[in-house]
Amino acid sequence: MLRSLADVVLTRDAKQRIRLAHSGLASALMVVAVVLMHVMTWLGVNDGTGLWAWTAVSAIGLVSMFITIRLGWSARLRDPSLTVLQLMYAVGCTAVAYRIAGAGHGTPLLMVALVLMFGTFGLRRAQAWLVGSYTIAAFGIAMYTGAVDRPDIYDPVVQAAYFVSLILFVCGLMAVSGRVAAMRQRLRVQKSELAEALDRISLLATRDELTGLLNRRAMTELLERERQRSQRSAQGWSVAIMDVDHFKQTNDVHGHAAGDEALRKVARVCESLVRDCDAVSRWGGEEFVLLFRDVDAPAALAAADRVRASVAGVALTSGNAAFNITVSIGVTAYRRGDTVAQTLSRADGALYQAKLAGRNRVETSRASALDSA
Ligand SMILES: Nc1nc2c(ncn2[C@@H]2O[C@H](COP(=O)(O)OP(=O)(O)OP(=O)(O)O)[C@@H](O)[C@H]2O)c(=O)[nH]1
Repeated sequence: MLRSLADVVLTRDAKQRIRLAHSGLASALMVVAVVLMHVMTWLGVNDGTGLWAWTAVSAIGLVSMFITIRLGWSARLRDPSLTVLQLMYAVGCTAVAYRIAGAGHGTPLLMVALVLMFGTFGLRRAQAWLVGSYTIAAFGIAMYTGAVDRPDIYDPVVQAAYFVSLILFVCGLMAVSGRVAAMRQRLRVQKSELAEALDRISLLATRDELTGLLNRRAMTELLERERQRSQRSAQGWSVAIMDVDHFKQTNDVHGHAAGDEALRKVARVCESLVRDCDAVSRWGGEEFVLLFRDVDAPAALAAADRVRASVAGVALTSGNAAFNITVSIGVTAYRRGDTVAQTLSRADGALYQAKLAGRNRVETSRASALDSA
């Protein structure tokens, strides 16, 4: 009940709620000031001249601003929460209150301190100084006219002392709110640096540095998620382990840098041939693992053979020498009830068979095989 009332008054938009809550707080402060002013008049502290007009102007102004924000009319302004306008309006009303409060003029002075304390911390430096200077000017006028018109109540010496105190207070507040603004800016920068660092950490945690493919940990998690998904659905999946043939020899003959480049090329070939829903990872060294979603063994076998044939066709160079590499691949389909480790072990067995059978081949854990011939 309370929540739905709050939704109606403050809306469900988080930013709008904050704006309206701040505006509501300003209005609440104003209500306190109005009550105090009326109580003082009732107790005979002043004669109440202009009190009702002041009450009406104060209330109408703040309520209008609340409604303007609530209806979204201020949404397109540079300051959609109307903070500066509300603050200046409240300060102006308090300065008038100071002038009509008579012997009770100490109360509006404290009220304006409260208004400034609540209001200026969220402002930019220039805005805060604008509000601060306006406060000094508005209260300066109220103090001066009070001292001239009613020196019996607004003792000129006391008014001068109040004025100096007000200037000191505003300057002190501006200094503090400037420091708070600088701290908030530092926090914003740190927050965005932290977000960047987190992105980088998560990239490092899931990607292989050399090829940019998923790393072993990320692929293991993916396979486990796929296993769990397939327990709940009828969809199967297959996995392939691919190993570069005689890669030690490639490194020895063409150098480690050429070997690295060859691994990167293999990665790009795999990525370009698998579907978006499939996944490719560097399992370690010159070994890659491919996940084929919603695919049975024969289809995975065909897909893996396309990869094998493409890798064999990639022209590599090292200095002036041109060379090729080949890969052997073991493929298996997931069998319901198996663990990921059991599935990978079957694919590894098939890879071993492909190596034994002469390399540059694809074997499955079942009898079928495709070779380069
Ligand atoms: N350039 C390069 N070489 C790597 C990298 N990781 C592993 N290797 C090399 O890959 C080679 C793997 O050699 P082996 O495990 O003996 O296998 P192979 O020579 O490919 O022989 P078969 O797998 O039996 O065909 C080793 O020489 C490793 O140093 C890498 O990131 N970059």
